[in-house]
Formats: sequence, structure tokens, C-alpha cells
Amino acid sequence: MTYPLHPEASHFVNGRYLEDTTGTPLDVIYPATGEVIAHLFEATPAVIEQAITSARAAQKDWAARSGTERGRILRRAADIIRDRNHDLSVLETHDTGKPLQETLVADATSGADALEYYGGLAASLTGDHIPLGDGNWAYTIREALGLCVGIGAWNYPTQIACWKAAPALACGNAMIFKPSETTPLSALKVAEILVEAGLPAGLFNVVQGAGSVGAPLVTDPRVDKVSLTGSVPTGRKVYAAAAAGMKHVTMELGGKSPMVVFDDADLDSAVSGAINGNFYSSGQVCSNGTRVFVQNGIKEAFLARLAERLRGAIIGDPLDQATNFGPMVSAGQLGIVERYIAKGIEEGARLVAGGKRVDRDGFYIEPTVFADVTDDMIIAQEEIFGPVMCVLDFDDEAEALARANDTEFGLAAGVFTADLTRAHRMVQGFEAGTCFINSYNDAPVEMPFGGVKMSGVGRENAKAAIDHYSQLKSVFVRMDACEAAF
Ligand SMILES: NC(=O)c1ccc[n+]([C@@H]2O[C@H](COP(=O)([O-])OP(=O)(O)OC[C@H]3O[C@@H](n4cnc5c(N)ncnc54)[C@H](O)[C@@H]3O)[C@@H](O)[C@H]2O)c1
Ligand SMILES: C[N+](C)(C)CCCC=O
Repeated sequence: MTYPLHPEASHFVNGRYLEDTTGTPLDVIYPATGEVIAHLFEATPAVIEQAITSARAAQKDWAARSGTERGRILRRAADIIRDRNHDLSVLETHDTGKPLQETLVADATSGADALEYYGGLAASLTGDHIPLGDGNWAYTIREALGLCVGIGAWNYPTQIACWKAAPALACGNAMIFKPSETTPLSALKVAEILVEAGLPAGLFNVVQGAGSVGAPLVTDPRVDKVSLTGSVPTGRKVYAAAAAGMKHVTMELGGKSPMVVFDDADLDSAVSGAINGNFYSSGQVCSNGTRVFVQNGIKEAFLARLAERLRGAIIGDPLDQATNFGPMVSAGQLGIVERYIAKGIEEGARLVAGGKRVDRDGFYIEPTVFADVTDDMIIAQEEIFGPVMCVLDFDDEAEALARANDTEFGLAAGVFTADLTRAHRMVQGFEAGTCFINSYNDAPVEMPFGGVKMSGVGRENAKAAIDHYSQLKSVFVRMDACEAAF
């Protein structure tokens, strides 16, 4: 089976595809060629209204079902996704431009992991029994929040949809998901598969559009929770709008994460970490370790080995499974990256690799490395969200830690060293939500993922996400007579 690139309609609402051609046209562009591969329409107020009404209507019955029943449907969806991994990966590659070599292992499969994990957890989402003095006791009931809105970024459309939908649905919520306007295709397949797996109509809806479609969803009084994956500026706006309605939020935002490489690190392992943390998905990964602090004793060896390893980058057609480095997602994002590269040169950083557009159709730019970067440079401070690695030097541990933390962001941090005591000491000191020792960017569903400081609020994945998609009702039970002062 091969999926057609053009979906049946723009939106998926109340268990079926839905079109409203009066919405603003939304063209889907294949980043590897620049061609338009689908013509969609942004959601109109009428589409949004249908999504909210159907989600609210379906949620109560869903929450009243047993966790076992809810979990079974999620696990069935995970199985279908795994069976269709190849076709879903081809679609994800068209949506994002990411090489098929990556999408085959990191996108639909990661979504399936989330559905399987929360499907397994659903039956054991319980409250507590709390014994109190004098024979009295209390208990807590874990309840669904109601209607959750998920808003996605464009780098991992399938994964983001599933990382939000799976815990939300496991807890008994309904969800309306608005994918990024840049990558609207993959989430529609997730919705279709959930219904095929037995999810009742209305519980997972996909509506398309840009911020103008997201904003009314965030402020609608019938929405109980908003989970955003996006940039810090958008996070600020969405968090503030949600706060006005006292809604629950999860904010998965951007970063400028540090990776610290000590002299005693295994050189190839550290270089692999730096490549994974800067060039996977053409650098369009929130948690990327884009400030690579390398201790002076190993710096030149690190740069030499990195240059050698970069020659192994195969830049080309993302559908060719030999390709391991694809285009940027859009012409706009390519332009942003080019401007940062020009800025780095202007600031006096040493360009040691890449820096140029690739001479072919589509939005390609070479994997780029700057050395001799200093903390005050713009390229060391701002999230570029493209394949631009900044290498900075340091002398000792205390200096590396202080400089690693000297940022408003706090999504991730990594350390490469043979000294495990030092590794754990560094991790204790990192002001970051997600840390890595002698590795970078691993995100298994069993491990909480998220940031601190400006990088976000709340956690996705693992049991931690359950607390962000459910609430506790506390019940005090008196076993003797209730007394009063008068
Ligand atoms: N922490 C994480 O898990 C994570 C994962 C992936 C990407 N990101 C971050 O996402 C950013 C890149 O993605 P992007 O360019 O799509 O981000 P973005 O902030 O431009 O957009 C994110 C989403 O928010 C929507 N949006 C914009 N304005 C809105 C508004 N006022 N109300 C409601 N919704 C609105 C967009 O349409 C899009 O769907 C980077 O900063 C990256 O670090 C974070
Ligand atoms: C699984 N990764 C590659 C760490 C991506 C997480 C989501 C951030 O962009």
C-alpha cells in the first residue's frame, strides 16, 4: 500500500475527513524540490467549531471507559503504525524533507512507541489511598482534564502528534491537534489510523492552519489544556493566552543547548555526539547541542576528526536511503540559516566546514561548523534551528559549567568524559531538563523529555506526562461523627 501524497481533505474532524474550501489556501511544499505536492485550506471558524463540539461530545464517554479498553485501542493504533512504517515514513519525508534513512527509524516508530507505552499504562492510572489518624482516610481520583489542544512544530510532525495524543487519550481526554502549517500531512494519517484502531469519532481531530487558527483554540473557554511544541516567542504568547483562561499548559520550546567534551573523552564517540546533536534532521531539532564546548587539550584533534567525519555526509535525494543529510524544511528556514552563517563570519568565528547552499533544487545548505566561537557572539546565543555547530574552547570544569548555563534556555545538555564522577557532577550542575552522558539526543518514550528556564514547562513522555494530562480530586472520608464548635 502506498499513501497518496494528497490527503482526502484538509482536516480530520469527528472521525472523518472534512473540507472547507472557503479557508485560506495552504500549499504543501516538498522541501527537496520546492514543488507543491498538496493544496489544502486552513480551518475556518466553522471547522474549528465542529472540532470543538465533536471533541466535547465524545470525551465524557471515553473517560468513563476502563483504562484497559482505552489502552487496547492505543496499542492497536501502534501496531497499525508499525505495519505501515514504510509508507508513513515516505509521507513524513515529503512533509519535512528529512531523509528516509531517518524517518524510517525516528518518526512513525517513535509515535508508535508513545501509543504503545501509554496504551500499556492506561489501565494503571489510579489515585491513592491515604490513611489518616482516628480511622479517617482520604483517597484521590485521577480524572481527565477534558479537551486538550495540541499545537505542533514542523520538525517532527508524526512524533509530536503522537507524543501529545497518546498520554492525552490514555488519561481519557479528547484532543484537537493543529500541526504546523509547514508540515500538515502526517498528523492526518495518525488521526485516520486511530479511528481505524477503534478510537470513537471526535476524540482526535486535526485542523490545519497557522497561528491564526491556533490562537482561537487556545482561548476557547471549552478547551482545558494547551500543549505547544514551538519556539520561545510563540510559547510566550500561547502561555499568556492560556493563563488568562487558567488552563493547564505544556510548553516544549526551543534551546541553545551545550555539549561539553573533556580531554579524556573518547574522541570518536564525542564527534558522533556532536554530529547527532547538530546535523540530524539537518539540525532542525529542539534539543540540539549547538554550543559544543571542547577542552583545549583535545580541541584540534576534535576539529580534525570532525572534518574527516563530515566527508561521510551524503547530501541528496531524501528518498534515496543512502542519503543521510537532507534539505531544510522551507525556503524561509533556509534564509534564516544563511543569515546566521553570514553573521558568524562577520562576528569573526572561524568557518571550518560548510557554510554554502548546495547546488541543487530544494532548500539545501551544507552542514556547517564554526570554531573559535565566543560566548558573546550572536551565533552562540540564539537558536538557529539549522545545521550550524558552534565550537567553543574551555580550560576547566567550573568554567565549562558556568558558561554552559549562561543562557536563557534550558532544554538539554550533554557531557562527554571518561570520568563518570565528573559526568554526574556536571549533570547535577546543568540547568537543563534533559541531559545526556556520553551520548546525545536520545529520546526513548520511557524517559521524561522537556526543558527548564525559557525552554518550557511540563514534560512529555514517560509517567511524568500523565500528571500533565490528568488532575487529582481529593476526597476526605470521616469514619466517626462530624463535630463542630457550636
Ligand atoms: N522542546 C521541544 O520538544 C521542541 C520540539 C520541536 C521543536 N521545538 C521548537 O520549535 C521551533 C521550531 O518550530 P516552529 O518554527 O514550527 O515554531 P513556531 O513557534 O513558529 O510554531 C509552532 C506552532 O505554533 C503555532 N502558532 C504560532 N503562533 C501561534 C499563536 N499565536 N497561537 C497558537 N499557535 C500559534 C504555529 O502555527 C505552529 O503550529 C524551534 O524553536 C524548536 O526548538 C521544540
Ligand atoms: C527525538 N529527538 C530527535 C530528540 C527529537 C525530539 C523533539 C525535538 O525536536
